[in-house]
Amino acid sequence: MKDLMIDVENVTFRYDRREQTDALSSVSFKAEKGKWLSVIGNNGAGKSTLAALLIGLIQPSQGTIRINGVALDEESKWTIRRSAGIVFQNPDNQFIGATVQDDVAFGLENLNVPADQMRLRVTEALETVGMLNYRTADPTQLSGGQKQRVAIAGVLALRPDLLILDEAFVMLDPRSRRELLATLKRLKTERDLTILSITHDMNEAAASDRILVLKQGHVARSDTPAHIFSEETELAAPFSERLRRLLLKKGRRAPESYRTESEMVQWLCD
Ligand SMILES: Nc1ncnc2c1ncn2[C@@H]1O[C@H](COP(=O)(O)OP(=O)(O)OP(=O)(O)O)[C@@H](O)[C@H]1O
Repeated sequence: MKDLMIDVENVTFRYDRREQTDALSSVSFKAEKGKWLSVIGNNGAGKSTLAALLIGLIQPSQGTIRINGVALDEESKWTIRRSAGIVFQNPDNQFIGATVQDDVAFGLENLNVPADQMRLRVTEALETVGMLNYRTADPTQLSGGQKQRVAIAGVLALRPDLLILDEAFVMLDPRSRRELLATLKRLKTERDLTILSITHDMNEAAASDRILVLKQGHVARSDTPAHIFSEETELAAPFSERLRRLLLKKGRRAPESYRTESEMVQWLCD
């Protein structure tokens, strides 16, 4: 088995002791280095709670979390955060700099990265998310999708080993979303970057390496997209699976099992 980037064992978390139910209950899963893991589940399933736990913003009531082999605790979280970045759904809460480039540079200043290295990394990160032309703009004046891209650049500039995205693409238009997903996939391979992406977008989940399905604070399933989408009929299926089911329903020829979008195109062309 490849090295693990995330190893979560029996994690339970409750926001308030007075509450009756746990936000997460006995959650266990692993993510290998250099893989893309999507976390899906209905509203309130515990996805954002899981993201907050993984970065040490909150501490589990029970269980252990290991990031890159290091047990996460009050002390180690600061070291872990040097190599693990998180982007939240609402980028407004994440801006600190007066210009886009200042904002992206902020995390690097905290890490004492030399000035010339810093300029290089800021340029590279802004280019990656397609926002280099806005480097001197005021971040508060950007559109929602542009703000999300700058927030992603801020984390990419830190060159993390682990990137956690909590609905970080929701404000992007479909084309920007596709482009950014493709770019991150490339970085995943080039830098052995591990990505954990919380998403409601089934097409995005379908393109990841593995999917974790959370249901009311429990892990309902952890498997490949192929297994999950061909077996879990309750889930909103990605486009390629909906098309496959529709063809079967109409009595047309269709693949016997789930195909990704590109595999479906290939199948239709053959
Ligand atoms: N700050 C908080 N204080 C108390 N309870 C909370 C808090 N944040 C979340 N919860 C509760 O914890 C549970 C899990 O919430 P969480 O936000 O992790 O779900 P989610 O899967 O991210 O949902 P969504 O898809 O709506 O973002 C829910 O029952 C929610 O009401």
